[in-house]
Amino acid sequence: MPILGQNQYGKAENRVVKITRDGATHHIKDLNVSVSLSGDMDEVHYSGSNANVLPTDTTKNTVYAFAKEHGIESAEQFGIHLARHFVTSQPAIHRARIRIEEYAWERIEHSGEGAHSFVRQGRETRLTQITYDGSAWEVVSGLKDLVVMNSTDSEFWGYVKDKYTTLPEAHDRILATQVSARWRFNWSGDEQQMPDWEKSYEQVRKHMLQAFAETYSLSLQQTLYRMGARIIDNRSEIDEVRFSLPNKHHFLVDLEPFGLKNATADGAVYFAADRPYGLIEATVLRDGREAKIPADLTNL
Ligand SMILES: O=c1[nH]c(=O)c2[nH]c(=O)[nH]c2[nH]1
Repeated sequence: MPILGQNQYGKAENRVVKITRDGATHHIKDLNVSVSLSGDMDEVHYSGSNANVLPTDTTKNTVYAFAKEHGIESAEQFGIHLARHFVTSQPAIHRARIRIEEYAWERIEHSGEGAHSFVRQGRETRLTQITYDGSAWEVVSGLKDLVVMNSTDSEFWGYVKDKYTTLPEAHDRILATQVSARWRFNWSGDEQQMPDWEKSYEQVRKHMLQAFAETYSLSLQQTLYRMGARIIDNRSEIDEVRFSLPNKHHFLVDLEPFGLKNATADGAVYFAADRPYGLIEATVLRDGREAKIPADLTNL
């Protein structure tokens, strides 16, 4: 009979976001936690007996419950706590390996109320496309992978409900997106009128982030429009902005079965889903100008 070799199991990539509320100042811990356990697991492989198997689903629940019950001080402290729990509470488990990736966030500086707006560290990718046919110039610049989050001041309710609608109305939710944007300059090709491209980029980025942070959002669509409008209103060199904004859903984890209240108002633990995602796309245009940026940004 062939012999079973090294084996391990668990739930990989539990995306856990913990918001801590200190009045109007919020703090984020954003982790990707993978649990891998090993021990007396011969039987499940040889005969199919699950008598020693703590379900991977339970390891996932433990990650979320620990985030709420004990908080996340650091990835190391959180990982140590989890590893100790699995090995000391389950006689059949002799080894636990907890791997954690942590995504770093910094605050968006703005002049509005509250401190609940964040931009993910690691700079976005800046883009540009120049087209010249011997007479006309077109300069379209942009960015992708600028990840932002508001941990409050976002609602979504009052929408159409048909027989397939199950979404609960939200009066305080996380709003997070990975911004992809393109903006078209109205530069005619006159060397004397050339925009300061570096300054323009920094200012567009700043207006975009500040509009995101300062908008009390009733939908991602509304936030998108405000971000675009802020650019059009403040940057005369730009006539058109197009956005493609994935709605990076954060679902409140149900911790009731473990006797834990997980309510937004007290700072909560969320499951950060990667797919599917809502995808909100629109152009914001200077009045009287023509829209030229294609609808599908991947074609640019
Ligand atoms: O901001 C949102 N816009 C939507 O169109 C939408 N649809 C949905 O299910 N959630 C959301 N959120």
